Amino acid sequence: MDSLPTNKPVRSHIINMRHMEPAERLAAVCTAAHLGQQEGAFFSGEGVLPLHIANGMIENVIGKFELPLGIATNFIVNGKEYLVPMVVEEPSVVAAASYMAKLAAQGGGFSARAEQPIMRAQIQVLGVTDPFGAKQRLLEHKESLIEKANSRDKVLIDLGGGCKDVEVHIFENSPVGPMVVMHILVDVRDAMGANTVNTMAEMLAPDVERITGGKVRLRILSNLADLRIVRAKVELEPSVMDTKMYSGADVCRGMVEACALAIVDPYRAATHNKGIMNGIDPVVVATGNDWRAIEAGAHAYAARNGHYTSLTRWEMAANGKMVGTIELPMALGLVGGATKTHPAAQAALRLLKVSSASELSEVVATVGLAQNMAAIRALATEGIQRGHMTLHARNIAITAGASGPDIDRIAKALADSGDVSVTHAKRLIGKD
Ligand SMILES: CC(C)(COP(=O)([O-])OP(=O)([O-])OC[C@H]1O[C@@H](n2cnc3c(N)ncnc32)[C@H](O)[C@@H]1OP(=O)([O-])[O-])[C@@H](O)C(=O)NCCC(=O)NCCSC(=O)C[C@@](C)(O)CC(=O)[O-]
Ligand SMILES: NC(=O)C1=CN([C@@H]2O[C@H](COP(=O)(O)OP(=O)(O)OC[C@H]3O[C@@H](n4cnc5c(N)ncnc54)[C@H](OP(=O)(O)O)[C@@H]3O)[C@@H](O)[C@H]2O)C=CC1
Repeated sequence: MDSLPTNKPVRSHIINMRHMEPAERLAAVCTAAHLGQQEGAFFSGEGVLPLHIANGMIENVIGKFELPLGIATNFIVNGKEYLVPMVVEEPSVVAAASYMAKLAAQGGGFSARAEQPIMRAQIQVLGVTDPFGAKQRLLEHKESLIEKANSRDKVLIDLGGGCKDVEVHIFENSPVGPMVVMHILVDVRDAMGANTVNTMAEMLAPDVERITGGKVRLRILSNLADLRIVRAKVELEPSVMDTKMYSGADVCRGMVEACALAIVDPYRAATHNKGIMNGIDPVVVATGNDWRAIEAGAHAYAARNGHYTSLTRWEMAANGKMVGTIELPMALGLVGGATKTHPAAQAALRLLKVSSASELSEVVATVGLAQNMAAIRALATEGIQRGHMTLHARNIAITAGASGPDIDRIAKALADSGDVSVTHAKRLIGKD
């Protein structure tokens, strides 16, 4: 791989990007991000993931499954510009993120901050006759437990990470009787951290049994990474949201009202949060991270107070600006898992030019916020179908049998007619 300076600023706005051919776009992205030819080849070349590497990643491999990789433009987070790689099968997601980032850039972009990368692992202890006594004994042994947890992963300790604390939770009335659950809180630095904390939890189990007098059963991380929270924010003058049909003030009011429904109603919150994950998952996938872990953490966090609710808030501030915020756990790595083994994931990280897992989390949360902004802006005004179906029309044209230049021609005719359906597309192609 080319050795690349990560400190050269990226230009996140690429003029006319949407009208380019994929090869032209790739060249423009590489120029804007100062990536070499070899790096670019990891995004588009044949055999980007060689079969022998794929075969080393999971079991019973017979091939590879490809998805489109698009680049969201215009992102500014904490004053730094980013071109954001997104791997996703759904149309309008990349366009929507790019559009909202473009609007946000008028006010200086987004701000974001990740907390320390602390993960939890749980050690479940059963058969303890005195759970409260056991809790106290475990806490009395806190220092030696932490020391033992940190005795193995020298690399992590040298990086400033490692086990930092111990918590003990008691469930007096579980279906199988009283239960003591010890948590270890581990700073995993630039790893997602699952394997790291699982190893520590398994190592501590015999000590926990000796101290509590109980039987250890599960030893595994929690995906509710509630100490590894990331927050992102955007503040906008309402006039930024002006459209041909609606005043910015009206759009903002509609967005605040749309968010209010997601706050109070789990039926709406599920869809609202799905829209947020439309932005988050594609970046998580592109960087080789574990999107199931991110999904599990996000939804568990959304339900943490016993009521499933929105991961974002949209409000009007006293100064007249609209303020959008997002808060959720974000267990991402720059090392570990597939981040280092998948060549395209490595290239994606180099395109992003993030220097820590925390910085990656800040960008990913921001894309989630931007995606939510796009969805509720559309929903609160003209509705989702015009923008979404116009872009989905190319999929429909392909499904109906169009190929080559016919795809765009049929897609445009579908979008212009307002009837974006396979039946209509087949009629236009002359197949019906
Ligand atoms: C789709 C848009 C952006 C069109 O919006 P528009 O007003 O037609 O866009 P435009 O033609 O004026 O372009 C504005 C900017 O959008 C971007 N853009 C626009 N088109 C493209 C394109 N072809 N390729 C690349 N970028 C594109 C691009 O940045 C462009 O700036 P420019 O390049 O001109 O300087 C808008 O209608 C939108 O944001 N809609 C929302 C779409 C959305 O949320 N999609 C997610 C899928 S739906 C879903 O699954 C979730 C949901 C909705 O259920 C969640 C929920 O309920 O909360
Ligand atoms: N419930 C879940 O979410 C579960 C997820 N997983 C999977 O676990 C994987 C992620 O585990 P993870 O622990 O991140 O991966 P790894 O074990 O692959 O990597 C972590 C290790 O990398 C080394 N390392 C090198 N540089 C750094 C650095 N800068 N910061 C931190 N560590 C560094 C550390 O030690 P050293 O060099 O000594 O190895 C560390 O222990 C994913 O594939 C995920 O899918 C697994 C089980 C459950």
